[in-house]
Amino acid sequence: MDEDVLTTLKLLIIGESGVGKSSLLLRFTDDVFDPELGATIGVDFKVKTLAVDGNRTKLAIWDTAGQERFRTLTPSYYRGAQGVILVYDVTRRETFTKLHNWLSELEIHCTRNELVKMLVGNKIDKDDREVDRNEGVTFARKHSMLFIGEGRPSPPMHVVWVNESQLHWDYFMMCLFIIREKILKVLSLALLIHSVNLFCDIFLETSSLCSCATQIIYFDKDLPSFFLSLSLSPLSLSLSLSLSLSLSLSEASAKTRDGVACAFEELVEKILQTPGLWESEGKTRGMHLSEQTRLPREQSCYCSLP
Ligand SMILES: Nc1nc2c(ncn2[C@@H]2O[C@H](COP(=O)(O)OP(=O)(O)OP(=O)(O)O)[C@@H](O)[C@H]2O)c(=O)[nH]1
Repeated sequence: MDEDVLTTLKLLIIGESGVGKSSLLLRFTDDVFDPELGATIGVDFKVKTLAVDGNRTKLAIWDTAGQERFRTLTPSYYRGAQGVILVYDVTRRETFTKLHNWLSELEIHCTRNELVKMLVGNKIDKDDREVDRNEGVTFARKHSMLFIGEGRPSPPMHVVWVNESQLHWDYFMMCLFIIREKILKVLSLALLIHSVNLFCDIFLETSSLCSCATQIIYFDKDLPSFFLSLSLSPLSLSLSLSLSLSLSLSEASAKTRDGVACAFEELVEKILQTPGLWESEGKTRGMHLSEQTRLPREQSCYCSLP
């Protein structure tokens, strides 16, 4: 791996034939658009290095064929992917209605259940739109799935986020429940293995962790998401919690460039924010992200969920 590259990520682009998967990839990697681009045979592959929040990330992007006859070639390419771009053509409704099939394909073939998904409605430069933006938003919302990842924390801070539409106390309570479970586990281990002094230390650390977790939860109406920050103690309790919306929407045009780079960048940013989804030798997992380092909403291509 290059010295200054944080990690290498595997991304997939899937969707019906002709929606513009290869064109989006070509636009993103080479800033080129070919109106006569031929259909992909099997799978195509490109590498690009991208800097996100100052972290250089190498992307291995697999462009799969949308045509039915090449589908049998593709399942093995799903293996190990951390992110997927699910493309439909806003001027062809059937490419939108068939998104369900692509989600099923993902479920069948993907080896990771924490996969980060980005929905892209392509060809917004064309006048004959058949799928409006709200339908895309609704689909993304409906298929947003929460996940809970568990792994080693990257001290001192994890930031996890939940989409506004999923802001329910249930999730909050679930977070607290998991934190409590983890604390009890640590305490019982401490009781069994270590001295009373260490037990006291751990008890103090865990109680400060709890109060910290509840104190810094906030919800900003101006942001599409809210952040739940957990300050992890220097003792590095084995606690890692992440809740994330795993399907977002972006509309784009490979022809005019609109929204293309943004879709890839947001996807990579979300993968890097997800602890346990990527690894780097000699570096901590997950990425520190404060509110200040997040893109302001105007620069973000996320759909604004009303
Ligand atoms: N107007 C317009 N045309 C586009 C856009 N993106 C792709 N196209 C055209 O749509 C056609 C299909 O694009 P591809 O990129 O080959 O589509 P694909 O999804 O890779 O197709 P398969 O390889 O068969 O799966 C090509 O003629 C492209 O030039 C876009 O944003 N706007």
